[in-house]
Amino acid sequence: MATIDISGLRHEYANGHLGLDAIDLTVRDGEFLALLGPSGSGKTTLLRTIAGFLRPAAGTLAIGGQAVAGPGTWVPPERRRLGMVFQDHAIWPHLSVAANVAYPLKLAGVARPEATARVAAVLEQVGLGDYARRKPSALSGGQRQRVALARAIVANPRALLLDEALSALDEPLRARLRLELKALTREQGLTAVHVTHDRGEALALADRVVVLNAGRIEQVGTPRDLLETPASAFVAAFVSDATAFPGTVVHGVFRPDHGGLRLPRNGVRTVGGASPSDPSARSRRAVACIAPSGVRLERAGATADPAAEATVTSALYGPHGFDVSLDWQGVPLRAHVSGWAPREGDRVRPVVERAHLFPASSGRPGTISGAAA
Ligand SMILES: Nc1ncnc2c1ncn2[C@@H]1O[C@H](COP(=O)(O)OP(=O)(O)OP(=O)(O)O)[C@@H](O)[C@H]1O
Repeated sequence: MATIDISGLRHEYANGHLGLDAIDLTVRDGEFLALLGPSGSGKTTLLRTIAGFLRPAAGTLAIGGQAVAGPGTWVPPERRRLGMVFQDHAIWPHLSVAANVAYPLKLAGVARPEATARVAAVLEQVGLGDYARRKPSALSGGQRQRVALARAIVANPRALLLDEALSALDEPLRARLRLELKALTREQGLTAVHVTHDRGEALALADRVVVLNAGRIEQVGTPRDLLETPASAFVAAFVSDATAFPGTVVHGVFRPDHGGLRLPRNGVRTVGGASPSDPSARSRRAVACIAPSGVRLERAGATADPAAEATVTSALYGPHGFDVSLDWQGVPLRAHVSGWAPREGDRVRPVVERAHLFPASSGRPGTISGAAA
C-alpha cells in the first residue's frame, strides 16, 4: 500500500485540449479517495494519468515515494504495480475464474504453488471461493466484477484504481458491492482511487472526495466537508443540488436580486471574499446557494407576499418523504418535505433556514462580515 503524490499536474490531449491543469493532490496510504465531477471534468484523465496510460505535459507524480512521472522520469504502467478495475470488467471469457485471477501472477513469474494459494485466498476474500473453475459466461454481472476485483488485488498492488467499477451494475447489487468494496479495502488497508459520476456513491464510499470541474480541483474534503462547507457555488450545486441566488453584499449584508428570498439571521455560512476592512467588500456581487436540506416549505397563506410564494412543479415520493421541485418566480428550487403531501400546482412558501454565501467571482474560502440579512 502506498501514498500517491501529485504536484502541478497538467495533461494536454493531442488536439490541444487541456484535460487537467494545476492538480495538486496527495492520496494517503490506505485512503479511499473518490474522484467526482460532471461529464468531461477530467476524472478519467486523472485516473489514467496515475495509471500511466497518459503522460502528463507538466508536473510530477510519485507512488509510494517513487517518482513515476515528471521531468526526465517515466515509469510505464506495467511497472507501477497498480491494480485496475474498469466498468466493463474486461475479464477473459475463455479462461476460468481462477486462471483470470492468476494472470497477473503468471506475468510476474510467481511460482505455481504460491500463485494457486494466493488465487484461492483472494477468491475467498471476494466471496467467490466456490467459483474458481467456472467460466465467466456462467457468472452474473456482479460476480464477474468480483473476478475483476480479485484480479486487480491478487498481486498486492500499491494502489487500486477503479474506473466507474460499479456503474454497470443494477441496484441493489450495486449497493451490496459498494459495501463489500469498502469492507475489503479497509481490511486490506488498500489505497484506492475511485472514479464515479454518482454523488451518492462517492459520499457513501470515500474517506475523501475530490470534486473536479473543467480539469481543475474545486475541492478536496470528507463527504461531510463537501455537504456542510462547500468551497464554491459549483460544489454546492453539484454535490447538494443547491440553487444559486445572485445578489449584492452591501456593508456585509446580502441583498438578493430575487424579491422573495429572505436569508435567516443565523444559518448563513459565508465563504470567500475580501476581509471586511477591504473597501471592495462593502458592495460587491455574491451568490447565496440554497440546498434542498436548507429549505422548509409552508403552505402559502391568503395574505402572503406573492414574491415569497412558489409553485410546486413536481413532488416525487421517496423513503424520506417528498422530493419537491419548485418554480419560485422563475427560479428553480428543490426542497424535501415530510409530514404532508405537496401536489403539482400547489402554492407554497419556501422558508430558507440554511444557506452558503459565496463571492460571485471566486468562491474561495474567506469571510464576509455579518452577511445574513
Ligand atoms: N482523447 C482525447 N482527445 C481530446 N480530448 C479528450 C480526449 N479524451 C478526453 N478528452 C476531453 O478531456 C476532458 C476530460 O475528459 P475525461 O474523460 O477525463 O472526463 P470525465 O470527467 O472522466 O468524463 P465522463 O464522466 O464523461 O467519463 C473532456 O473535455 C474530454 O472531452
